[in-house]
Amino acid sequence: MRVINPDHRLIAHKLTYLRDERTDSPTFRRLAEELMTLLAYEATREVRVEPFEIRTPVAPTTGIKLSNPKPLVVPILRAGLGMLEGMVRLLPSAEVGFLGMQRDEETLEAVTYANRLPDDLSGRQVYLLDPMLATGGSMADAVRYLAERGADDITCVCLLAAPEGISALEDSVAALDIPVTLVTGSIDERLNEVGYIVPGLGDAGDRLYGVVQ
Ligand SMILES: O=P(O)(O)OC[C@H]1O[C@H](OP(=O)(O)OP(=O)(O)O)[C@H](O)[C@@H]1O
Ligand SMILES: O=c1cc[nH]c(=O)[nH]1
Ligand SMILES: [Mg+2]
Repeated sequence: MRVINPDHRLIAHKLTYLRDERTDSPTFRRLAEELMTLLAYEATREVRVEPFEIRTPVAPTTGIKLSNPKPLVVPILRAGLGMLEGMVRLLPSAEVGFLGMQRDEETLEAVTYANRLPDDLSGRQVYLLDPMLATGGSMADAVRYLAERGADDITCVCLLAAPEGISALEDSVAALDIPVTLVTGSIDERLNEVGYIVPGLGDAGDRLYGVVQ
């Protein structure tokens, strides 16, 4: 698995405000979106393209355009929804599918409660969005599921990742025979005893959308 952690001061600056416990939900949502746009620039470096003949007012030339089928963007609900706008701003022709997953806070196992994806993903390039890679369980399940449905190139984008989650995802995708890339805004120090990223930012879903009991 390829891991990309862009070294960019604007990403570090925005992440600092995102982490700050004083940042309110509207500001958190705006920062998550802006960070996604910056990460999307890296994540889409190898988006599939094909040659495209055009004429400028001066001369004919060959450029490129996105290949068909267009990439599929899949935010993992809830928190991944906070990254969607930032991604589709750069990739407006992408299709969007949804996976709803919730981590059981006792066992730390992910449970999938919603699924709205195209039936056939064969040959599709997929961008999977979730701000937090903690134990890696949610992302690993999502990658495995998309690969089983035929996706043949998966890029996971998160805002923060724990080293433990990166290793777990790496072990899990090693069994798949497709390229998997992880783009993350930060590699944090560790997980704490209840599976939260340290220093992290708390519960991303709650900070975006408020606490659901
Ligand atoms: O790497 P893991 O240990 O699996 O943890 C990460 C998952 O936990 C969070 O979701 P959560 O279950 O809190 O759901 P939410 O987005 O609805 O808040 C986060 O958005 C990831 O999906
Ligand atoms: O730190 C964490 C870990 C899992 N999910 C979150 O939202 N935050
Ligand atoms: Mg949550």
